[in-house]
Amino acid sequence: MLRSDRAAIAGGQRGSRAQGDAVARNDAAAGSRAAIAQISPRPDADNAALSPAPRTDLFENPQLASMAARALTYLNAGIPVHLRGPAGTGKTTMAMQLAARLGRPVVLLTGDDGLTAAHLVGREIGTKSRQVVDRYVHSVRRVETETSSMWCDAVLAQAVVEGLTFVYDEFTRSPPQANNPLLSVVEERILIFPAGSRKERLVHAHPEFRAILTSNPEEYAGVSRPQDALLDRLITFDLDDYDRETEIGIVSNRTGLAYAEAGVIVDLVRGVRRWPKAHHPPSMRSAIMIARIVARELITPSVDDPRFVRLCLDVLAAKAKPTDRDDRDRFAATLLRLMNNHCPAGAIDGG
Ligand SMILES: Nc1ncnc2c1ncn2[C@@H]1O[C@H](COP(=O)(O)OP(=O)(O)OP(=O)(O)O)[C@@H](O)[C@H]1O
Repeated sequence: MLRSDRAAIAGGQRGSRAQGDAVARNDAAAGSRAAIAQISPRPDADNAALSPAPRTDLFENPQLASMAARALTYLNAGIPVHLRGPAGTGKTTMAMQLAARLGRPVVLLTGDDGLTAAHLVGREIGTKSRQVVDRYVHSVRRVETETSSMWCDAVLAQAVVEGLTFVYDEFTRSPPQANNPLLSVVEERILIFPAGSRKERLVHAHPEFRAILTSNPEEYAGVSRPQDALLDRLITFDLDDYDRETEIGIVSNRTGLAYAEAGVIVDLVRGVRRWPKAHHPPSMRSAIMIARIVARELITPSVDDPRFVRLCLDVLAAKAKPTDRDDRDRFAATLLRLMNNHCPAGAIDGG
């Protein structure tokens, strides 16, 4: 193959700017004139890899440090790690922090019910045609057309080939069949491409390829049950049982609120979380939200500050998703009772 052919084809495969350019050559030896043109390729941007630096502004205590150290040990051994927990428990933060500490570029995918295996593995992005017009004999015109497909790797394939860290956030939002390519990757470290799609049908993962997955087992809409076969191949950490001190540390770290004030808010949110009728138990994110406004507006987190009571009702009342008026009133009364318990008058300002 001539160099100009190779250049045109390589450009086409990566969806580069060379697409659509016509490359002409004179083949003097054969006495023919050939034109090589690429027809109708669809430009496709490369999947951008991130290079996150480990964050130094995150809260860490022995519980979080131990979890992170164990997760890194397993990842370094090539075993994928799965962080599971309800919304707002810090799954994405920890996934990105682990990825940053692995020190490799990161590609990120967020699960979605519209995802297919192609979003992980790749897809055909067009066709490439090569036309040879032969006019060796003046009166005879021979045209040969050869068409082949062009392929573009998606995030999982890119990570497997280049040895990147693949972070798959909320992977259970994708239909199970979309996640099938992961099975052979996490077990045998082999990625299999659809037949006839790509030059190499089977790729062995680069030694530095790593995978970190997150999921929320409590999401009730648009979530698939993860396949047992996939779960079996991951080491799962449950992030739903942070102890009180860890939650207070994170809330205080995120908002700048003093430990004691953050403690009052965390206790209230944990109290509401345990309330059996809370259909959507408030997460640590609710505590961060309340604490952020308390810090910004200089509100006293106690039941004798009407602004605090109003703020807590606004942030937390909808979490119970009451079905009727009666329920809603009862929940407001429960919230006030919890506030009296956890945020009593004078608890903060030493009054
Ligand atoms: N170690 C930490 N130190 C400081 N802040 C943290 C820490 N872990 C989590 N957070 C904060 O807690 C909040 C929730 O974290 P995150 O978004 O990672 O949760 P999540 O479980 O991925 O939530 P969702 O499922 O809703 O996406 C964020 O504001 C995040 O910055």
